[in-house]
Amino acid sequence: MIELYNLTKSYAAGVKAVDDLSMTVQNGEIFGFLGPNGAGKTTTIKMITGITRPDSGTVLIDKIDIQREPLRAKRQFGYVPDSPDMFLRLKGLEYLNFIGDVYGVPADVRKTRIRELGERFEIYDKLGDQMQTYSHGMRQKAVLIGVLLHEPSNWILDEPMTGLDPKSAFILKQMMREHAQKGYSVIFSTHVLEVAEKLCDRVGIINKGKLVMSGTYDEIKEKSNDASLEEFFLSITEGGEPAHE
Ligand SMILES: Nc1ncnc2c1ncn2[C@@H]1O[C@H](COP(=O)(O)OP(=O)(O)OP(=O)(O)O)[C@@H](O)[C@H]1O
Repeated sequence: MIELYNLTKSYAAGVKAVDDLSMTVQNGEIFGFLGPNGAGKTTTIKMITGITRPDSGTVLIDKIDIQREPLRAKRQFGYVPDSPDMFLRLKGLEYLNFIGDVYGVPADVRKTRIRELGERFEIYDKLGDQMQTYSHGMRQKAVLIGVLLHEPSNWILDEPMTGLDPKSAFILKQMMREHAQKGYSVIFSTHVLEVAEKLCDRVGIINKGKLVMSGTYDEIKEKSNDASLEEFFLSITEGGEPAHE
């Protein structure tokens, strides 16, 4: 479970990238975090993960405060950033072993999981290559496998579908569903409203740093006189265009 209370962050004086944002991602649910470009999604996600310090507000991951007990809190989640371009000089397998070491995943468990996940994402036979030779989607898959290695209870994914081919995106969506069904939580940001509509138990819509709506798709339909998520999104984000990936 991920709880956000009154999160606020300004990069420049007087301009709030995130403004008094409170929301909860419950256990057992997939939560879609939507908003137009520059709305504050990545800033919020970086505050959840402890990368960016909020000016005020609190984040609890499984009831652990990310600012007070960052190491304990960080064990409770796996995070896929919006850009998977890191550790590019390492080979895929070296990267995964490094992540396995950081999280203390035993060697035999690690080997099995790398094989299972590598085969599921069809990248296993490329893990001996340097990551700088990978395409964006392959880097995305390597980072995803790294995140899933220590089986975190909360998944935090910033635009995870970007760059994945349809089959890999399908597999990831299946895995997100399986994870939520086990009683764990998933939050992911996306611009693709169709994905959010089909996959999420609840969505939150952020605009200009403020959470303007959160609820199930049925609740949204009720509030918007049966409008589609796209129509509703456009109406409450003042015509901001949802991007198509
Ligand atoms: N490091 C930074 N320094 C200054 N301003 C920043 C920084 N990062 C983000 N911002 C600003 O904060 C606001 C929110 O940006 P953020 O990246 O959180 O939006 P987003 O919803 O993730 O956007 P996108 O959908 O385009 O990825 C924007 O106005 C952006 O210009």
